[in-house]
Amino acid sequence: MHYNYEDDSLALHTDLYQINMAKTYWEDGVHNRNAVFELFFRRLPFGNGYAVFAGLERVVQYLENFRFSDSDLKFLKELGYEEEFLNYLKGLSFTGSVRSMEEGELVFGGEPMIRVEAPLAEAQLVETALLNIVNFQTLIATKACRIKQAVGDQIVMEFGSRRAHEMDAALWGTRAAFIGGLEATSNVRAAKLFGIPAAGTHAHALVQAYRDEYTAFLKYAQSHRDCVFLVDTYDTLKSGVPNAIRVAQELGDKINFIGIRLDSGDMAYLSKKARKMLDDAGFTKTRIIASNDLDEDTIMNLKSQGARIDTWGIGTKLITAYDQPALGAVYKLVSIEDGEGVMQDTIKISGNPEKVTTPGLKRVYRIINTNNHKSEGDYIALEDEHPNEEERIKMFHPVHTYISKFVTDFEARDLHQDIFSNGKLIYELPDIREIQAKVKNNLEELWDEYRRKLNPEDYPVDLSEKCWDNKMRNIHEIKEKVEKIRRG
Ligand SMILES: Nc1ncnc2c1ncn2[C@@H]1O[C@H](COP(=O)(O)OP(=O)(O)OP(=O)(O)O)[C@@H](O)[C@H]1O
Ligand SMILES: O=P(O)(O)OC[C@H]1O[C@H](OP(=O)(O)OP(=O)(O)O)[C@H](O)[C@@H]1O
Ligand SMILES: O=C(O)c1cccnc1
Repeated sequence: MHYNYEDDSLALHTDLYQINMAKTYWEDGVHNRNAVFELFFRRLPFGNGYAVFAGLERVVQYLENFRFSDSDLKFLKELGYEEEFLNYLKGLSFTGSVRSMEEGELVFGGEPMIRVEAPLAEAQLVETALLNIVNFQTLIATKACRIKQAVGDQIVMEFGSRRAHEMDAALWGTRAAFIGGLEATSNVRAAKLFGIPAAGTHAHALVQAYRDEYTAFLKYAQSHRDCVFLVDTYDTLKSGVPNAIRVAQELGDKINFIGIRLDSGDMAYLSKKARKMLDDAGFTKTRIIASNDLDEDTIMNLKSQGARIDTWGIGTKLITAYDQPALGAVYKLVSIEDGEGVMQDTIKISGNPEKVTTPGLKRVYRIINTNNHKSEGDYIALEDEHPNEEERIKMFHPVHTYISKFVTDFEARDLHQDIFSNGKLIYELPDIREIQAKVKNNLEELWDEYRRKLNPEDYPVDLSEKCWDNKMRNIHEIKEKVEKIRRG
């Protein structure tokens, strides 16, 4: 491998501007001021009604190991950074506090998924990596969840590694896909590292290698107990299915004839015909597996045509998030310590009201109706508010404020957990199966209108009155400042 330097740390997995800002903070002596950043997206992906948060495990791994290695510092020196600044970087590790949603939490636009409170330079330097991790994994977990919702109780396998955007994406994308609801993966490394069930059939190459379909199936059956035969290399109904049946009949109990895989053609028609052929031969328990550019739309369509497909293999369209390749999450400064040691809220103004940030330290609560255990919406409140102690809360739309309602009989569930406290990891990372189960349970709390795949209703994500007033105060302060400058 020809690397210019040893690839021994992820600290430079950041944009150059983060290092340049850190240098400014350090030279000005403000690098250790306490700063709070929030990571959130504005719009849900795929036109879905919710997203599935994923990426925390890798964020934890990254922050725990955050250090500039000797080779990082050597390279930065080559880029022209001075010795004293490099000495400062040499001593850095992540000493901040992190609150985050747990993986598998359902998340909506405008809600902080992760909150980083750390010395300004540290919080700044980790932005790019955090966004890189969460943007991708949340996107894939959400896509997987959409696919799983379309499939229902049947099994879905992840087949995408060959089409993923390089190896990291295949590995962590597989993990995210499992969180979103898939049952197994063809990626053996992901299975090994994350404890995901490994599954697979065989490729067309096997049939081509033996140049004869019957021989290929027979050889496979002689070397494996569990057999799924790929039947479309030459002609699915005239050759593939008859050869699979012939081998299964010949080997009898010596193999476990699980079924066949269809990978081309009209899969509604072929699956119905193949089902009849298998049933007529007495193989009524065999399964029909389908793959070939499938996604939630083709799956629903095939189901509506009465396709006799039992198991689904999904590759390209899941692992590449084919119909929406980026989530667009951002990382924004919401509060910073001033020269007197007092925290001051910060805001980013925009002509587009949806893009104006919400200042201050906040918490996100899911407001669960205690009568029906369904969610009334999410409630973003300032850090010092305690919605659970209130009789009723007023929820109103953060942009269209005239849309409002009062909620009583509720339980406000804080969606964040403490992950790091002053650099120390205080959160126990859950097992991946627990995370997957969490998604299922969380979905139970949503009314169907937010869960449907096509044109779901907008889920309410509302600000508390205090949070809203604080935002308005910040906007007016900035407007006054801008007006003063304009007047000279
Ligand atoms: N009955 C069906 N209804 C809707 N979509 C289907 C149906 N059967 C298959 N499809 C989908 O249609 C697309 C067909 O792909 P494509 O046009 O590449 O043909 P193909 O069957 O893969 O042909 P080949 O691999 O032989 O070139 C795939 O995305 C597949 O999932
Ligand atoms: O269609 P996807 O959703 O991306 O699922 C993965 C695809 O990868 C394989 O095809 P490929 O042509 O790479 O190899 P093969 O010879 O095994 O069919 C497999 O047969 C699927 O069609
Ligand atoms: O096991 C399979 O059938 C498989 C694995 C990867 C890609 N396509 C199919």
